[in-house]
Amino acid sequence: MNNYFSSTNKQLPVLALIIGNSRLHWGLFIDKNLYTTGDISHLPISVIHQLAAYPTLDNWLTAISLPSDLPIAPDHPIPVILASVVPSQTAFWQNYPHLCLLTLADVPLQEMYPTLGIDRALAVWGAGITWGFPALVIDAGTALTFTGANAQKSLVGGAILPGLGLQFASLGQKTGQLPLLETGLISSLPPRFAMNTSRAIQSGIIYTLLAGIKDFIDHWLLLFPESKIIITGGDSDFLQKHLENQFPEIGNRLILEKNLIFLGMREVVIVNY
Ligand SMILES: Nc1ncnc2c1ncn2[C@@H]1O[C@H](COP(=O)(O)OP(=O)(O)OP(=O)(O)O)[C@@H](O)[C@H]1O
Ligand SMILES: CC(C)(CO)[C@@H](O)C(=O)NCCC(=O)O
Ligand SMILES: [K+]
Repeated sequence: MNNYFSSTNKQLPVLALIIGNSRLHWGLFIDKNLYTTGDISHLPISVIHQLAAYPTLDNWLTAISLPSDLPIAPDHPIPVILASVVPSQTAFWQNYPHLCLLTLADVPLQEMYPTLGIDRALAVWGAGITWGFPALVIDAGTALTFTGANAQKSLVGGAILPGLGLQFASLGQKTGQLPLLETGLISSLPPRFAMNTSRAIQSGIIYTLLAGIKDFIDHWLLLFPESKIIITGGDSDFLQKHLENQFPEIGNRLILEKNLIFLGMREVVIVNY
């Protein structure tokens, strides 16, 4: 790990970046506390090169919309902790000074398989450290993932399927006459047996997804009845709300934590430097 993250720099700000498949999530830590967060499009390579040449707060202020009233000097260099599941994007950051690129080796979870996504490892570690092991994480992002860990802090495994947005996109893009729907525009659940195309697509995708999530949770709870279950990711509010309506006993025990991966990053790097 980079020297910058050693014990001399306790009070300094650190920018945590999570590069997901749809977008970039950033979180600014000041003195080990998550101060502010945001979601933006992946940064263009030209912007990343500029930041690498001048990694100061005022350059970051123009690259991402950080608050302008931060308690940090404008010429202060900003160290970055990066967790990426998009290798082509990771490559753009190689020359950033004070970069800490997280890999599975940084996560103390036992029995990980080598191609496990770093986002999943950080999320389940963050969940277990925050709420206790065993823990099951449901990450409703571009892909929807289940990731479980047991009381021995070992990976139990999980599952990967297309996320809500990707399910709508696949029907909209790979068919001749189905419209491309957006999750954000769905204010209420459709009737299960729908009488128009949009509502029929919504019904098929949403009810199948909710039932599938319930089925995974039920199976997990047979193995680990006392487990905590944490949901995160771009579609987590939507899914939690509707799981609560459809399956109250499951909805009520779900913990919603939008910053789960940042909590994992805090545990593996920030609190230790
Ligand atoms: N402003 C937004 N832009 C893009 N997606 C959004 C937005 N708000 C909510 N979403 C939902 O978030 C989902 C993507 O989740 P998220 O942003 O967590 O993905 P990601 O982190 O890029 O993906 P992953 O980590 O799975 O690679 C989409 O299915 C979409 O419905
Ligand atoms: C599954 C995603 C896309 C979720 O972001 C990511 O964690 C990833 O690319 N994982 C690698 C494969 C795996 O986790 O088994
Ligand atoms: K994700």
